[in-house]
Formats: sequence, C-alpha cells, structure tokens
Amino acid sequence: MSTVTTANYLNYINGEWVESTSNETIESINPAAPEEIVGHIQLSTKEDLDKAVEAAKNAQKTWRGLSGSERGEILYKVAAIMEERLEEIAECATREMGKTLAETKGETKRGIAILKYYAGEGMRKVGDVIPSTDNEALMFTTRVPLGVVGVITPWNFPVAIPIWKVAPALIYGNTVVIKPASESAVTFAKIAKCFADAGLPKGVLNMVTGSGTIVGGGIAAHPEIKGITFTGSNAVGKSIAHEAMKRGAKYQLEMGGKNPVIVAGDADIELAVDAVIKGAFLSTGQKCTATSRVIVEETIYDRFIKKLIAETKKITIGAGIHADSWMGPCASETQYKSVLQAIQTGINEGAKLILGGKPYEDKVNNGYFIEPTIFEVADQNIAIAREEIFGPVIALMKVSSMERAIDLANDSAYGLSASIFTGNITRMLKFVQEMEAGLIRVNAESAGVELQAPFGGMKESSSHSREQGEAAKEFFTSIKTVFVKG
Ligand SMILES: NC(=O)C1=CN([C@@H]2O[C@H](COP(=O)(O)OP(=O)(O)OC[C@H]3O[C@@H](n4cnc5c(N)ncnc54)[C@H](OP(=O)(O)O)[C@@H]3O)[C@@H](O)[C@H]2O)C=CC1
Ligand SMILES: O=C(O)CCC(=O)C(=O)O
Repeated sequence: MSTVTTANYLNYINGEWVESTSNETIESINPAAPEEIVGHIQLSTKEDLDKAVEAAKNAQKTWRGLSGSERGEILYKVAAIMEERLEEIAECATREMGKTLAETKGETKRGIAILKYYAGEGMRKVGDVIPSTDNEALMFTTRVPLGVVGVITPWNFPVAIPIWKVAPALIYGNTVVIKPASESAVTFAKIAKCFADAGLPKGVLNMVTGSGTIVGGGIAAHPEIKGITFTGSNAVGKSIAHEAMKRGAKYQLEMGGKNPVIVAGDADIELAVDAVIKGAFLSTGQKCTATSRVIVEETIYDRFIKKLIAETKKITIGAGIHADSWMGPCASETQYKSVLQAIQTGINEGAKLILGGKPYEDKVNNGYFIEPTIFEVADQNIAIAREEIFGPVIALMKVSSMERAIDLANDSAYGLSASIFTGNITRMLKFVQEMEAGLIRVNAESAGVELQAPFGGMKESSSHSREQGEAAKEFFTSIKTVFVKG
C-alpha cells in the first residue's frame, strides 16, 4: 500500500488555495482501512462560499468574452496534466472511497476523455438559422452562459461526475463554484489542482469543501448562483429543487435508481450472468445505474440462479488498492450500516437470502466490506425490491411471461437504466418501446454510460433533464432568438 498522507487540503477560491474562516477541518478516511486518514479537508462556512461566489461572478465577464476555442485550449491542457497525474488521482480515489484501482484508473481516463470532448465543443455550433416570415430579415438562435453555476457532486464517481459537470459548464462560458462530496473531496482537490496548473484564470473555478447542509444548501439558496447541477440522493435533490424554484434558478438533478435486468427464456445465460455480476457488484453496487432487480423467465430460472451463484462465489473482496481485489468496501461507515440494515429489512420482510448477506470480515484493517448478496423475492412490494440500496445486493424475481417481466420492471418510482437479455428482436423492440427508463440496454449490463451520449432518467431518477454529450448544452446555456432587419 502507498504511504499514508495526512495533508491538509485547502479551498480553491479566486485562484488561491485558502483555509476556511472556520479554522476547522474534517477527515477523509480510507473505507478499506478506517484508521487511515487520506487527508483533511476544510469545514467551510457561508463566508467562504460567499467569497467563492463573488470570485466566480467577477471572473464571469472576461471568461464568457473568450472564444469557445480559447476556453477549449485550457480544457485540453487540463486533460494533458491529468494524463500525467493519472496514477496519483486514481490511487487517491481508491483510498478515499474504496473502489478498485482498475475502476478508478478507468474512471480517470474517462474524465480525461470528457475534458477533451468538451474542449472540442468550443469549436462546434451554438445556434441555427431559422427562416423568418420577413424575407428582408435574418433570424437565428445563439446561446449564452447562465452565469455562475453551482456544482454539487457525490462520492461514487469522484472523478467523472465532477468533470462531466464542470467541463461543459466552463466551455459554454459559465464560471463555477463546486462543492464535492466530503467523502471524496481530496480526490477533487487533486483535480482542481490540474485546472489551476493549466492556467485557468482566477475565479473561473472555485472549490469549497465542507458540510452538505452549509455549503451545498448555501449553493442551492445563493441568489448569485444562476444554475445548480446535482447528483446524489433523492431527498437532497428534492430540497435543492425547492430552493432553486423559490428564487427562479435553473436546476438539474441526477438521483437514484432501482435498475432492472430482464433475462428472457432465450437469453445467453453466460452473457447475462456476467453482465448481472458486473452491473450489481462492481463499485460495490454504488452506482445509480447498478443492477438491483433481476427478473428471470421461469423456463431458465433454475439454470440462471445456479450459474449466478457459482460465478458470484468467485468474487474476490479486499482493499481496492490490491490488484487481486475485484470488489472493494462500501464507501463509508454510513453506507456500510445502511446496506446491512437494508439486508436485515429484506430478511425481516420475508425475502429468501440465497447468498451472502453478512459483513465480509477483514481482520487486518476492519474495512467496511459486505459480501455480495443475492435474495429471491416473491413480493415486489417489499423494500428490497423497491428502494435504492446502493450496495452489493440483488433482488431476484421469477416471472412466467415477458409481459409480466416488463410490468414488474416498470413497477418502480425510479426510471434510470434497464437491460434485457434476449436474442429475439420482437422482445427487444417491445422492451425499448415500453420500458420507462432513460437508459435502455440490450444484451449489456445496466451500468455503462458513454460520455458523448445523453444521460439521465425518467420518473424520480432525475429532473427530466439530460447530462453529457450535446445534451449538456441545454442546461448550461440559455437560448437567445435574434431577429435582424437591415
Ligand atoms: N445518484 C447517485 O449517483 C447517488 C445516489 N446516492 C444515494 O444517496 C444515498 C446517500 O448518499 P449521500 O452521500 O448521503 O448522498 P447526498 O445526496 O447526501 O450527497 C450528495 C452531495 O450532496 C451534498 N449534500 C448533502 N446534504 C445537502 C443539502 N442539504 N443541500 C445540498 N447539498 C447537500 C453532499 O455533501 P456531503 O458529502 O458533505 O454530505 C454531497 O456533496 C446513497 O445511499 C444512495 O442511495 C448517493 C450518491 C450518489
Ligand atoms: O454508470 C455510470 O457510468 C454512471 C453512473 C452514475 O452516474 C452514478 O452512479 O451516479
């Protein structure tokens, strides 16, 4: 394991690394070895946030005045610096929130690719020419930035999510105040350093760490923040929406999922089992796109379960920093307790536990590990079949027909991601048509978002907006329709 560092990570405000006015810090710890402090982050105050917003506001005019390609050049430089620091950032993310090094390296590469994608966006079109009814006039649309944008991010994708919000915000001419999740703020501090070292003008990106209520809530309520983009829990997302609505700010929310995978009678069982295991257990199930419900046609149910159990037993659990660990710990003690509680509720409510269900004992470091867990569920109304668990837990359900499978899959408050395994084109098309989810996957795992495509959910999974790819332009800009008569 790498050396333990207990460095103090400062806020980044107006181009400077500064301590909070509180003079207090909080610890970010390693969930695979809770005795290990990865770093101390600032426990910021409302005053710190106000300074960051003021800096972002002051930087706005000059930043939006640059051409898209000039802003893009800076994002290309950030990407190049991140490429040099890939190992350092990935290792920090693994130590800070637990997912394996293979996953954090992949995620850091994805962050770099997102930066390059949005750097290129600076050269692409921002509007359309629309024929006017007046043949002597020119009518067209153009886009302008919102102004200061507030970014509130979770710990489960500590590199990719902040970047897929910050990069489009910046390329379209906004300035940013970001509050990263406390459990992964050291990782974001390293990313903020890449922006600083790339020569981003002062005030264009500001990072303020600390409490969700004070800093995150402060962003939601701040009169000078014109747009808020958030990924995290439904409860917090809804509170942000209320605050934003009260003062007329734009908001975008990406929240939970209870993502189903349907395995039809004709499915390739090996392929389906592999995808279910990756979708449910990679990142210890802590993805909003994770596979949470597996709905299997009765004709292949027994064969599917047998293979699923056999393959799940092969999973190696351990600190993500070790190359032989396939699944790391839960990201925090809170997550660990909440997942164990959800498992207990499943047992109490009559679900049949067929694998796992217990803490995975780590006698060396007492990490927050939980065994990959599989339940058979007959009643789709119990909590384990309805609520987001955000841990390595599958609810398996048996159905007698594809109609029933789609009805069950749609019987959820959420609608983020959904997969089907089948070789039958009629079934595929019916699923594509009838499934209420923003991300539809056929013969592929439920997770796996591509940066150039729109990402977001239906129902309670999002605010019905989309992130990433070209869709980001819709949130981070306002359209102006221009009519010019010579
Ligand atoms: N859709 C997704 O990808 C995610 C879903 N979740 C779901 O949420 C559950 C709880 O995870 P948790 O980390 O507590 O998620 P939260 O929604 O609490 O945290 C997400 C972000 O919001 C901040 N925040 C917390 N409270 C407020 C507030 N009142 N106003 C504004 N911002 C706030 C957090 O700060 P701080 O870290 O300082 O608390 C963090 O930066 C998980 O079990 C999972 O079900 C969680 C993360 C990601
Ligand atoms: O599946 C992915 O790659 C992205 C998932 C995600 O956005 C999330 O878990 O918050």
